[in-house]
Amino acid sequence: MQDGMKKWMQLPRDVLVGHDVIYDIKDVCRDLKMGKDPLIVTGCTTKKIAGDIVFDQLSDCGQNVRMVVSAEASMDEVDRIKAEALEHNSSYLLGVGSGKSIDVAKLAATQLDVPFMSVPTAASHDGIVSSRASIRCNGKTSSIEANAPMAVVADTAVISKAPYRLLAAGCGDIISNYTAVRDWELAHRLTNEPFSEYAAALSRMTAKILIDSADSIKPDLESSVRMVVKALVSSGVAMSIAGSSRPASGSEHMFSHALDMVSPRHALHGEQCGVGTIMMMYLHGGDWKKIKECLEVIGAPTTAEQLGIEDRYILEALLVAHTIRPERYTILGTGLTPAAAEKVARITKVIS
Ligand SMILES: NC(=O)C1=CN([C@@H]2O[C@H](COP(=O)(O)OP(=O)(O)OC[C@H]3O[C@@H](n4cnc5c(N)ncnc54)[C@H](OP(=O)(O)O)[C@@H]3O)[C@@H](O)[C@H]2O)C=CC1
Ligand SMILES: O=C(CO)COP(=O)(O)O
Ligand SMILES: [Zn+2]
Repeated sequence: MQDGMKKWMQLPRDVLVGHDVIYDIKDVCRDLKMGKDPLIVTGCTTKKIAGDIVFDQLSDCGQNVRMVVSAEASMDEVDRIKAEALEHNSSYLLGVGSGKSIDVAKLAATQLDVPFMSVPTAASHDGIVSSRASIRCNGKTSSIEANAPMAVVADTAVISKAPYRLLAAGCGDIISNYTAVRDWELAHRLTNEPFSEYAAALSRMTAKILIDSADSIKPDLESSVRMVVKALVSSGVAMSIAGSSRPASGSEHMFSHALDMVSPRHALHGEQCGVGTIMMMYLHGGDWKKIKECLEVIGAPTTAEQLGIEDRYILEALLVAHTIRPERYTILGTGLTPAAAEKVARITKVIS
């Protein structure tokens, strides 16, 4: 089915955003009749930060809880999680942690056709709500359709203690909606790709709200976390409405995925997408300087050096970005020439 042609949309039933909401998880599971004997998927670091809390919460109400630590968002991990869930006869799964843990649990739950709950420990990307899972398979990251979480429990007390870098990355992922929507509009005009005004407006508004309040995004401020989490939720909802990641993933994401392929070193997803947005907004003839300035105010990377990635990989990624999703038309068209890639990276000061 073409992007933007989904017959129905899946949205979470409950979205809790607030201080200490992690301690309401057992009530949410009961109210939503999630079943029993859950499997928690968490990360090495996030297990201690939140996985253990969720484990105790659900064990205390008589559930036979199992927890596994997942280190990567790969199809092998998804298969491992599914095997664990089947062996344990888990009636629902929880992803507790960052994007990798949430995506692996989300896709495993979808394939097992059991409910899934998203419990993010960082506001670093909009996958906390979306009906997409970005999973590596045969060396390539693909965006796979999944069931949206039945519930999202975003504890702002936990998330505000996460490294600020993760919050700044989440802002980059939201700001990237600007070029994603421009690419979608372009594809609609040039190829008649189905387009949802509603999903596009929600996605664009989410980015605008964040850009207009960039100077209030500060470290250790729970109000900053609340703002970014709500923006990530809206962005994820826009993807669910569209039935694809189109409203939140365009040429800037293709650049980021290409970077993941060509560069031996990676920055965070949202950081790479933010830098990609600067360059793609230049190609769109938009106000790329405003994007760059906003990311600088927030404290997100705006150059290859700040990403910790060599200039040559930025150029390499620009040259192959259009091949990441050939079916998704963007401003990259049939690809940049080497001279055009060099020009956009230098003019926007992404490379020096
Ligand atoms: N499905 C979707 O719609 C989307 C999916 N994604 C995917 O999400 C992933 C990126 O997620 P992202 O979160 O940026 O990066 P990672 O999943 O790589 O997590 C970054 C690191 O942050 C750590 N961390 C998370 N929370 C805390 C905390 N509170 N305190 C200390 N450390 C913490 C994690 O620990 P630990 O090692 O314990 O996990 C991990 O080591 C990518 O795989 C991307 O493809 C991105 C956007 C949308
Ligand atoms: O990162 C995403 C939206 O922010 C998901 O997009 P992809 O479909 O490119 O994985
Ligand atoms: Zn993203």
